[in-house]
Amino acid sequence: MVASRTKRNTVDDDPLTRAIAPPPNETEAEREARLAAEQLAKKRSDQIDEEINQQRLVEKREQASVKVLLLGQSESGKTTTIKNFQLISQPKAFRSELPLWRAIIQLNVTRSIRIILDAMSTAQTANLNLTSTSTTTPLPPPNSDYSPISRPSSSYSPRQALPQVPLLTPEQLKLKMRLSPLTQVEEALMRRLSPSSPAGSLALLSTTTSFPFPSNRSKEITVYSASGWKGAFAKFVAGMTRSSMDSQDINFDDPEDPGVILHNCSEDMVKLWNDEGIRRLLESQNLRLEDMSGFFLDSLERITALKYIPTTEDILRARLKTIGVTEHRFVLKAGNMLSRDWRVFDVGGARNLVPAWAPYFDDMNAIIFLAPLSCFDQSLAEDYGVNRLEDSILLWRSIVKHPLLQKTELILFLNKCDLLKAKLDSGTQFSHWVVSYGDRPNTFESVSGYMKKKFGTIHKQHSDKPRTFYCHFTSVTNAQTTFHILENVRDLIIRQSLTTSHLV
Ligand SMILES: Nc1nc2c(ncn2[C@@H]2O[C@H](COP(=O)(O)OP(=O)(O)OP(=O)(O)O)[C@@H](O)[C@H]2O)c(=O)[nH]1
Ligand SMILES: [Mg+2]
Repeated sequence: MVASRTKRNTVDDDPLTRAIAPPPNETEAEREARLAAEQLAKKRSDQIDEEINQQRLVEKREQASVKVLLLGQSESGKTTTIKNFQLISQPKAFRSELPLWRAIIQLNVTRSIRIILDAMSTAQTANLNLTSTSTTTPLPPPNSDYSPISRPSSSYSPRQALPQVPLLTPEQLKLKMRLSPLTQVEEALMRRLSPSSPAGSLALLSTTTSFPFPSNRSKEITVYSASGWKGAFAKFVAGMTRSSMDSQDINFDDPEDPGVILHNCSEDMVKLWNDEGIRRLLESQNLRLEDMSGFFLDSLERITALKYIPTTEDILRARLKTIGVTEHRFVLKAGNMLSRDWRVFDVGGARNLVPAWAPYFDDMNAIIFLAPLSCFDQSLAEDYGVNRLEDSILLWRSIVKHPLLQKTELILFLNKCDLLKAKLDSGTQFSHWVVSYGDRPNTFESVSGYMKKKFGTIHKQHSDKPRTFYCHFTSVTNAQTTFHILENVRDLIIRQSLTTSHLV
């Protein structure tokens, strides 16, 4: 009895051992083939184990990574903030995109010129209706109310005081004709920047801000996915061989380079932009190019130089609209702590997008909300009846009171302070647009303090529980000042993430 039980437990009787045992009477060739197959299977199995381990590591890193979401209306400065993050953590990668930004800046220039040429055409059309005696004619009325916040639109409307449309001089008409090839340059640049794959493509979008007339001239290029189009453009510039670039990849001698035509048109562009009559014409159509994103007309000679290479500031000032959500990864180190992976999400801003952003709210360590202060006298591109500052305030309120964000750190960037200061210094009255401002001084210190209080009050009133109000006055096109602010933000977010994970 005992003996038979012992026999059943021997290795030879084990069914698994029997199943994997070599067949009886195996030839030498069969043995070799079997061993080779077993080796291959083991290699494959080890590979799978390695992949699973890697996947676990990635998941662990993802969980340990710091997640930040940038929010704010269109043109508030979200993508520019991302560029600053890149400058801090990957300065080489930032510089490697020079050829790309050179093309975007050239596109920004051609867009500004096209807006002027279109304004001249509008004036020509308007003046065709002239009576034989008059020399000027009023513009057709705007098709939407440009309502200032807190003020009934009837009480103050800058359009009521619009000057008449001046007649174009023969010299201006000649300039217009000579600059017309720039429209083709713009199209060539668009083609150059648009990779063929639809998923990562740039597209024309009929939106803009800073002026109230929806028209052709407001077309703006848009990027759907940063990685896709950047890679495709890099391959184009670098002769389809590499996916990264640097300034040496700019072929200054390429006759097809739009830079050559821009250089040849430079003198005429400078003349056009400096022409007082043209400035009056733009004013008569309520066009303030200087307030528009991607404005480079004050640096035309430098930017149209044949060997032009963008500076850091140029890149920060370049405008490329975002659509959808783009994730950027950085490695940042705070003090003497270990480096952490950061996942920073940049979203395309537009009206009523909070529900579309909400799926990203869960799990964020912090939200950086950008509110541009300088836009107090502008209306939204997507709705000309809505004041941009008012929209920012409402957006801030809906973020502060959002149920999914009650435990998330909210960091407010009151942005475009440089433009706000310039606007107030040039005499634009804040109280004309924000009635509640009353007769306080029209100075940067007073206006910015007032707005900080307004945003702070909303933060206090609409948070479920008391939480700290983090607020910075920023000009994110200034890399130096933004560097220090982002360092501060980085330390705050790291501290907060350690606290919530109970590590401190
Ligand atoms: N002068 C100045 N310009 C700024 C500032 N912040 C952003 N800009 C410019 O404003 C324009 C719009 O900035 P973006 O960063 O593209 O804005 P965004 O929030 O990403 O806009 P969307 O992609 O449309 O959602 C760019 O041309 C920037 O250079 C600032 O503080 N000062
Ligand atoms: Mg953007």
